[in-house]
Amino acid sequence: MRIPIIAGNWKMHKTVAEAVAFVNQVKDQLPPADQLQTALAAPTLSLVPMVQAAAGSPLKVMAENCYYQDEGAYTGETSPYALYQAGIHHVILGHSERRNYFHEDDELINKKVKAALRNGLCPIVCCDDTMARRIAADDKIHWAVNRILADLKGLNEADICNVTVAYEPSWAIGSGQSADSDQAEEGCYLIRQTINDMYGEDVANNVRILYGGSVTPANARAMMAKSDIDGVLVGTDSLDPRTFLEIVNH
Ligand SMILES: O=C(CO)COP(=O)(O)O
Repeated sequence: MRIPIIAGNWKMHKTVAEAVAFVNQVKDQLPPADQLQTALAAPTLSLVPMVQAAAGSPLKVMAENCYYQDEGAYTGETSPYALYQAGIHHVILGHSERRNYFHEDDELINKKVKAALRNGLCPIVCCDDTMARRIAADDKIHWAVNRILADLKGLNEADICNVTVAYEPSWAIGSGQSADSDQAEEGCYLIRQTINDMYGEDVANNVRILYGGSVTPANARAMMAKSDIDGVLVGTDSLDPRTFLEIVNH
């Protein structure tokens, strides 16, 4: 049984004080984690105070990125080992903003995924899909499938069971133009088929696949109702506690 997830991705928003206030506002209004998991990814500076504020509640606190080495002379990077030791057990990797603005490629993301897993972190691996490719090639999410093959390369079966994948078409991110629920389902379905081809049916049936891109309280229910969509990764509409709770209570 795949437990659905609603995860916020705050990106580079909120001060530490704002982040802690948000957690305190929502933490007693969340469903039990065996029914619906709730998580927030936040800037590194806010993670430890958020974990402390969320203690005893179902809310999980996630990092938005980490490096692929556990420690060393890598100025400005965040260690996956240190994240785990600080009580942060989930990390988003390969977000399209990391790929586009910080030039992360599939090879680097694959190393980060392995480093996260080696340290006990569960990665949410994002793969995107550009409008240009949709229009030009009419191969809709072929691109995303290639991403998944490259980003998950070399993982064993035990590893892959700790991975969540997020299908996030670039054109839907921050644009207010969500994929419709059929397009989102098609993306998630094809990613599941790819995992099926790589690891077999049992594994594919256990891996959670999320949709992300302009998710709102108005479209969350339709997304979550699709059989291959196990949850949503929410940017803009996770920034306000009331809107986040509306999505959680879709
Ligand atoms: O990038 C996203 C989640 O990771 C989506 O952002 P928006 O919900 O703002 O489109």
